[in-house]
Amino acid sequence: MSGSAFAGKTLLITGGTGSFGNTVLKHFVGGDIDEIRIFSRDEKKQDDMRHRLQERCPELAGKVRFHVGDVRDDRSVRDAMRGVDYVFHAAALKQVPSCEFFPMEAVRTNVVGTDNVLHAAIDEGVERVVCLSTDKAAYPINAMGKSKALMESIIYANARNGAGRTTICCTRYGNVMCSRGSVIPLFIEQIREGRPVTVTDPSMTRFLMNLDEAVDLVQFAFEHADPGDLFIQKAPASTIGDLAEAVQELFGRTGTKVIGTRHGEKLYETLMTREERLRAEDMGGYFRVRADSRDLNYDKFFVEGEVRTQADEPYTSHNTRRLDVAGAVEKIKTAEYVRLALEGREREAAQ
Ligand SMILES: O=c1ccn([C@@H]2O[C@H](COP(=O)(O)OP(=O)(O)O[C@H]3O[C@H](CO)[C@@H](O)[C@H](O)[C@H]3O)[C@@H](O)[C@H]2O)c(=O)[nH]1
Repeated sequence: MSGSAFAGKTLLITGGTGSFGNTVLKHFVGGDIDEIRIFSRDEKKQDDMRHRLQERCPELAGKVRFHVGDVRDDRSVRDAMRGVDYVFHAAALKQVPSCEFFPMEAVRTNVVGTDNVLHAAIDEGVERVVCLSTDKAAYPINAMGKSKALMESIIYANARNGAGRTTICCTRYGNVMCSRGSVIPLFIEQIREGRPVTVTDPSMTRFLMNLDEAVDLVQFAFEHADPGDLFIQKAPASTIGDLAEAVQELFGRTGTKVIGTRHGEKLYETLMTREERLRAEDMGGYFRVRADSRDLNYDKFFVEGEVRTQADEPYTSHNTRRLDVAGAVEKIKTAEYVRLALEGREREAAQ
């Protein structure tokens, strides 16, 4: 009997104690994978994760190993990389407002950290590395997005400049509903406390995806990637006004208070730029944007025909499929956190 691509393999997840790492664990730990290695800074979160695992599936807990370290620290990354076959690189600073106040912290984790992870993976002969990026890296206006855009450049340069046997690719996400520090859990908490929900700008739009879809995107990239590919999931979007309505429809009405845009926020997000869209391949539920594999001698590549630089439209949360309030209700109910919260059990969610 042949197993999956993960049979007998070791997977390292950087930033592994976050919502993404917990969801990967849920998807993979029961399968034929040999070891899942969780790499992160926070020993307390690792300890909590270890205890949850021992409670829920003691027979599988031995498959999960924990490494305390920081992607900023090359040595700790190299120590954790030994014997690894695959890497999901999720470690990041990702809060827009805090990165705006501390941009060098974003550079250290998102840029230098990614460089450390990729070089360690290449040196160790890791087979595949899937990196997680964000829509905020496309036409970036804030420090978080700019640092992630630079991270993407480092990914493509490493993939292009010869990563040996290592295939490096990238995925770009919209907003992952109910990830740590995001707006839906905040709205729920405000409603529970009887306070109005705080809306920045009701007409802002965001792509919405749940954590299982985030893991599916990474798995799709893992299965289909050629070096330097970028994968994007087609996703619906909602206005924040409608999202606030949808959360209140499920959890009760406490009113809405408009607080205005925070530092570094955009009215809408772009998952694929005009320039990328010109090169994109439609793969059903996903787009693949192939790396530009030319070298710097451009004139030798141009043979004939029209020179086009960009598609007519980027792919944005303003022009993708728009959910109305009812659609947003259905969508947010697909998030485990929301389902648990409806039963008053949100503390049990894999946050
Ligand atoms: O009190 C609040 C806080 C936020 N928002 C709005 O809600 C939306 C979503 O906000 P939030 O959940 O904080 O997400 P973003 O700031 O859009 O960034 C998220 O989405 C990114 C991907 O796009 C991730 O990388 C980030 O980690 C994640 O915080 C935005 O339009 C905010 O303006 C409000 O209306 N009221």
